[in-house]
Amino acid sequence: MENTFQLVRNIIPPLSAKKFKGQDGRIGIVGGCQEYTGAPYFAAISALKVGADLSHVFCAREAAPVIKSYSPELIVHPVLSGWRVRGPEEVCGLCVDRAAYGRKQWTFQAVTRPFVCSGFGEVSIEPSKLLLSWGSPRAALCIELPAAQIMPFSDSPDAVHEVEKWLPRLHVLVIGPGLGRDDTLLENVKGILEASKARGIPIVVDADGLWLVTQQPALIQGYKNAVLTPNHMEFGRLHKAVLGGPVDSADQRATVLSLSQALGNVTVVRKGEHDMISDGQQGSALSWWPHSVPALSQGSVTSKPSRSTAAPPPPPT
Ligand SMILES: NC(=O)C1=CN([C@@H]2O[C@H](COP(=O)(O)OP(=O)(O)OC[C@H]3O[C@@H](n4cnc5c(N)ncnc54)[C@H](O)[C@@H]3O)[C@@H](O)[C@H]2O)[C@@H](O)CC1
Ligand SMILES: Nc1ncnc2c1ncn2[C@@H]1O[C@H](COP(=O)(O)OP(=O)(O)OP(=O)(O)O)[C@@H](O)[C@H]1O
Repeated sequence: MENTFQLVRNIIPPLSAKKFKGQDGRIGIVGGCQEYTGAPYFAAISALKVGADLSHVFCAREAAPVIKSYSPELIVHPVLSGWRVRGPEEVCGLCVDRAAYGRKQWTFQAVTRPFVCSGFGEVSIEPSKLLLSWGSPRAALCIELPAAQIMPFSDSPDAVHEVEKWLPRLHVLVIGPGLGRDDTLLENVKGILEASKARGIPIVVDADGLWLVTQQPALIQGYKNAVLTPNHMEFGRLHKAVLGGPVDSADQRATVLSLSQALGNVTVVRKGEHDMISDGQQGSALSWWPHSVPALSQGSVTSKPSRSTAAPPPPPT
């Protein structure tokens, strides 16, 4: 137990009057959808609790208000999905494209009877109505479409770009907690993963991020700045996808070592009764948490300590 506390102490940076906010870790979490908001929250908040300074969550639009309400400490970007609008009967066609997300400005074209309007302006989407307004503040035109059907969609064309512009400011990205398995949304995440790799950013892949990697192991193959944190089921699926067979339960450590090697020395942290970690060179078994405390047994929580222990240190700020 004393060893466990010492291990945790070692990864928490000491406070110093010389440091400014951000130097001890700027973390990005890519996760959170309509169904799952807890997992990205735990990943983001546990990063702060073990010493990181800033935690950003990049999530689906519907998850953002929920995650924000859990903690004012988190910076939440609702960028992984958007809205599609079908107008009421008197509107023959309506097309709304986000032009500059941060300013809430959209380009749109509404073909209504008896007129056609198009422009660049403010679009406010409420549960039962869509409000379009444009023009100068003095002569603004506004149409309200109370019967518009507003549906969430996951093929946000801007998602990769929206996350990519934050990448230079982040030290590490955690991909997957509570993402869900929507194919189109995972396609966005694939783009984010590739953009992060191109910049050499350390990546921790967990939960549905592992689902994506299991479908396409080449995405992570040979990227040594990656740490995968599979639980029992996720490890089994990944093992089958990469090594083509079931896990040999007689020698668990060897399976972690060989999976890491087969992935080109990507670090694998296999979670379970004893967490096992390998970088393809060597493997070891660890017991992170006191086993009598199940509340701590959250893979999403493990994601952050994984960064500090297994991923390379953050670049100097
Ligand atoms: N609070 C949240 O927002 C959470 C969201 N999550 C999301 O929930 C969705 C489904 O995740 P699941 O974890 O159910 O994934 P899976 O659909 O892979 O199911 C895993 C199954 O394996 C079982 N299992 C786990 N450990 C096992 C062990 N050692 N031996 C035998 N069986 C074992 C579990 O009971 C579960 O039925 C994902 O989209 C994920 O992102 C989960 O990560 C849990 C937390
Ligand atoms: N059988 C077990 N006995 C004791 N501790 C365990 C056991 N299984 C898991 N743990 C602990 O829980 C941690 C998370 O593992 P778990 O299998 O719950 O991952 P997970 O499913 O990804 O978690 P979550 O879905 O909650 O994010 C492990 O790192 C380990 O510390």
